[in-house]
Amino acid sequence: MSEDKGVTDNDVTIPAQSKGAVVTRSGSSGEVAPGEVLLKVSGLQKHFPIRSGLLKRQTGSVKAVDGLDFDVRSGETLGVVGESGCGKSTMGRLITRLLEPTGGTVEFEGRDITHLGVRGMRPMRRDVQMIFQDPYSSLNPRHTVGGIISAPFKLQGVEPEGGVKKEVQRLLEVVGLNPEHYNRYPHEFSGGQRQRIGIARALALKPKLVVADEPVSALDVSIQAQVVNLLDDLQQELGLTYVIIAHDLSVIRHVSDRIAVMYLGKIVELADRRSLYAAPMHPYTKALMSAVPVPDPKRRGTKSERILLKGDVPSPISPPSGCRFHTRCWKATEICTTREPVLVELKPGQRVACHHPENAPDQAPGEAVLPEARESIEVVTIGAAASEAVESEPAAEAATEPEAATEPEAAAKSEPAVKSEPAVKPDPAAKPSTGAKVKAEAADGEGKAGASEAGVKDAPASEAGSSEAGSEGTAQESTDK
Ligand SMILES: Nc1ncnc2c1ncn2[C@@H]1O[C@H](COP(=O)(O)OP(=O)(O)OP(=O)(O)O)[C@@H](O)[C@H]1O
Repeated sequence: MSEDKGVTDNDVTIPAQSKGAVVTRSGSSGEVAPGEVLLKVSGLQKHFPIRSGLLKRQTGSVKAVDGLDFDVRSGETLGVVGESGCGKSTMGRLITRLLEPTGGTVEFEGRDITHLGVRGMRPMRRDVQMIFQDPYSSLNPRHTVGGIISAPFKLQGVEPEGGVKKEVQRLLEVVGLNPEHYNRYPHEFSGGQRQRIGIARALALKPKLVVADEPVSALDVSIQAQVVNLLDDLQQELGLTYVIIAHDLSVIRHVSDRIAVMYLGKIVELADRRSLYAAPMHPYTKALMSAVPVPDPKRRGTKSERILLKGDVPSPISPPSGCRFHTRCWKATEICTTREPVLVELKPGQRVACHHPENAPDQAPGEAVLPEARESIEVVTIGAAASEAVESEPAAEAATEPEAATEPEAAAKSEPAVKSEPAVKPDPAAKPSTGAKVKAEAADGEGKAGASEAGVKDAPASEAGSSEAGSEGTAQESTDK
């Protein structure tokens, strides 16, 4: 994760790994040094078939993921952001091989895992784990916490030194839960604590890559920071590599080293965090960014502009021709409607797929903006008063990114720039102030909050999803989502 996330005394304490708890691996093909490519994705596609009629003939397909190219380097956090339905979760499930890709390749540690079968994937499951969005449905309510966290050991036939129970209790401690709660059931825990259980399960086999799909979006805002901090601490402690999927730009900003912005199944911009926030190049990224709270307290009193994209995201069943964003882009010209822009590096470390990027030379100069493009957005100026609603943005964030956002950025309260983007939340980057709370929750471990029986759904498949069985169980296609 990014370098601004220093650990304070108040943060959750992570005990040193016990010497006896080493899980021997035999799965992967080779060790990857920090900074080297751990995961390589090329031309990745997932088209869900649409079937209709008596014979269930395929009549079309949902192009959920439609040609992704990116790398994930060992030790980094790649944040993936985009509106609802742009294919983030599908991408996460493809790279963890919970879904079978329609096209393209996925390489892990230099080994092509795109079409590995169940047996072939078994060793890889130790190295690649997933944390799911909903801590209420991703834990089997009939299993104790001990049973849930020890499942990966059983599925993989791994016997940690000192025994499974001891290792599970150590993991509970690592994620800030009371090891004595081994025999409790998920409903006895709060949402944040359940997500910690999910994290402990994902970490059981000491994975190299953890894909977290909206790990905090189902949690109360006050708990989000604690879980983000925990993920951060665990990364430093265990040298993990993360792909974190979120629609909340505040979360993405805090956790990511690099960020991929997705729109309708494609990556439209891929850049390191600083470059992206300082000078977004894709108009879509710019629109998303304009909804981010101003991190610099000095600039909060100033007026800022928010770009409101009109209209809905087009259907992934028949995405627009050319650039998929052209139907909502205020810069669209003729070429955007016919020719798909390629993701190219226009600045070191910043790749963008756009004919008319922001903060960079025009890639198709001399074209006239389409008349309808002018109508595609509304720019709202937000005054000084509104910006006060972002007081919860931590000063720490501002201190680390003084140069962030050259474009006017907007503040809270008014309508979000993109319909699916939630109203501004307090930034979970508030590490120093939340550390104490993390400790409190960890020490408490009682889990009284929130979790009623009714809220717990039976979802054994998704529970096992981070383990081997679940991955196989969830790797089914359906068109009824
Ligand atoms: N099993 C499925 N069968 C058919 N269509 C699917 C299936 N899973 C996802 N889709 C479709 O693929 C598209 C991308 O979905 P996905 O869940 O990956 O998006 P997302 O960006 O993660 O959105 P969200 O943030 O709402 O989860 C959506 O249009 C969705 O309806």
